[in-house]
Amino acid sequence: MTDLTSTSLLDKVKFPADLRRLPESDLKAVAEEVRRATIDTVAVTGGHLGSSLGVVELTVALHYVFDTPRDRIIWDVGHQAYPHKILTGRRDRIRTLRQGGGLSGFTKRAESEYDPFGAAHSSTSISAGLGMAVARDLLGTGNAVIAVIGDGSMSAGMAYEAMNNAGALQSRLIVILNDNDMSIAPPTGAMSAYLARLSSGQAFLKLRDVGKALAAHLPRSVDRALTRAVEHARTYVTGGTLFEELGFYYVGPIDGHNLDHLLPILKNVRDADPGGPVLLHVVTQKGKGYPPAEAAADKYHGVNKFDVVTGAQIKPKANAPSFTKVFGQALAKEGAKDEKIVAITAAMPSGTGVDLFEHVFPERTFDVGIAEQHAVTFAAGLATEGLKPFCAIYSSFLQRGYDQVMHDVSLQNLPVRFAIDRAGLVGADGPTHAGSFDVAFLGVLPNMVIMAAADEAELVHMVATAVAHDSGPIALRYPRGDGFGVEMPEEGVPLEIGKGRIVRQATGQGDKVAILTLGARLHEALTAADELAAQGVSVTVADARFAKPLDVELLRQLASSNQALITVEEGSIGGFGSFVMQQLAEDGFLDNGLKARAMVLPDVYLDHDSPAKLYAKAGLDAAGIVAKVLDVLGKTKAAKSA
Ligand SMILES: Cc1ncc(C[n+]2csc(CCOP(=O)(O)OP(=O)(O)O)c2C)c(N)n1
Ligand SMILES: CC(=O)[C@@H](O)[C@H](O)COP(=O)(O)O
Ligand SMILES: [Mg+2]
Repeated sequence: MTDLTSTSLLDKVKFPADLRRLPESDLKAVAEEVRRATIDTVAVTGGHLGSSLGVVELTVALHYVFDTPRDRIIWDVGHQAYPHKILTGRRDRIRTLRQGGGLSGFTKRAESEYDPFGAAHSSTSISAGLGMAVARDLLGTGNAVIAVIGDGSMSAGMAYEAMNNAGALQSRLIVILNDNDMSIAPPTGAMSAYLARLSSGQAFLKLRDVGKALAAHLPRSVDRALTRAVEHARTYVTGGTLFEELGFYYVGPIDGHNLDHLLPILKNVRDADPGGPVLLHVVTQKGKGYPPAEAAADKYHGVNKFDVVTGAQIKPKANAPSFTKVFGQALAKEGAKDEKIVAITAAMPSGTGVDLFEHVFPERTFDVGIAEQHAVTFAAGLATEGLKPFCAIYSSFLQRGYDQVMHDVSLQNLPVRFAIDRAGLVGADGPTHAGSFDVAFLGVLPNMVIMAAADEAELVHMVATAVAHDSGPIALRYPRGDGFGVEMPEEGVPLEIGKGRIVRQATGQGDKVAILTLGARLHEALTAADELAAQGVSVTVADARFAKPLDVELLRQLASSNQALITVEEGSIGGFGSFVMQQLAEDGFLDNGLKARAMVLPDVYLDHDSPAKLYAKAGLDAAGIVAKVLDVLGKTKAAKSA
């Protein structure tokens, strides 16, 4: 473990300007210290280690060659930006990474002027970079713009939309393709095969070749056809034909860990003006410089705290299986009974549990890469032919394919099953990854059925329900993390669509209140009911199970037999609670004195912290529910004075 108080080269570097004052001969040592600091940090914070280790040299070289923050560096996804943060004034806070009140685990504009663009959802960097490059040209500011994008992130359509536009505009934009031949899992798709050919077929370009190729590039004034002929000839040497065809000047592949190559080539790229965008293809190793990461199948993409010496991760004790694991196992079980079931993931096989299905049914499993839009419509195509596609996409990443859900699935009423993991607040990944909006954005779509699992047993039944529901689209949502340790069913039993359940019927005297939960807030509501009973409030707790269609009969039963009806959900405004309030209004209950409240996430982006702290902050834990009920009943003052 590095003693951060030791005098070192890194102690002389608070900002990139300090780095640029060092001789180039010091940079390899600086890189090693940055690598060490990154390892020591993530060992105590957990987080994205592998990708950060893979860009240590690239980060040092970029901040050395370019005049940051005037020159803009945009990190795609931003999960690899820990070295960047260490070198840009945040080394003193780096061990607050992903902790409540601490540094974000991704780049974030509000956090630093060295973060020109926020990230965390992949493949946005080229679009944002092009916007900054065009603004630079219109404003005449003259700075460089560099977008660093990984090979995995290159599988998303947005990257091509951006390159297509950049090639047409011929803006001076530098795209650095960080090719470590890894996504979260080994990459899939034709692009990764193409990149593998580029970087394996060629000896890394030496400075000479690059210098010659850049210098040989004919000036813009020369006839375009001739230039293209030269470029084509050149790319047979270097091979970047795809990128050249998109209007980029391709340079590479080069060794992304070799500062002797990186520095002169980045200077060349900085100073040359090939008359349009440049794509510099660097080859790196995810997990570089830390043997446990290098040896791991996932290259320590996302890790818990770990022992630096052994690399052994310190996993928090789980008293129940994760929702993800329960989903994957349930789907595999259903898949054994029904060969029409197929599974689709967008580069998140282990994160979604689809890998558990894949172990049994590899030929019925499809990892489409980071391509959620394609994943949804691909699933729609599968459904048109009678298959039963389970499209497993995290709630926040499903946002990327929303029009496809509406236009290709809901409108055509196709039986696509959406397995929505990371629904609700996720914790350390923060607001970019919070699954806050899926009930709201799916609930407004006709034909859509939406379920939310209260616990892991419910999830098993909801998977069976989704298999059985073949008349249109259906979504099942469940939170990140472990279940509640409830008794598990042998088999999943399909639920009646649109029917909720009363979990605890009030029996006591005193004020009568109904709490209707959607999803995993049920357990907090039961705890709150216990506490309220002690304060003379008799609470009926019901689990809606479905956000759409609503169980109107249950709603009417609860509304007519209680003074107040309160909904609780792990979602934003405009979701389940809104649907319920609209129904209660339509039924006249609100006109007739029913007290009704919808407890939802606040209409703000909550910064990262533990899920428990975030839900407490949102008032959606047992204490918050108790406070809300007492407030609605006008008992708050009494409770305080008691
Ligand atoms: C739209 C979207 N889908 C999925 C993810 C999850 N995700 C985060 S990083 C990553 C892999 C990125 O691979 P690559 O760009 O090659 O970066 P590397 O981790 O190899 O450095 C994925 C799939 C995401 N952040 N955004
Ligand atoms: C960087 C990224 O987007 C993913 O690695 C994400 O952090 C995974 O989230 P989980 O840890 O919830 O699987
Ligand atoms: Mg990669």
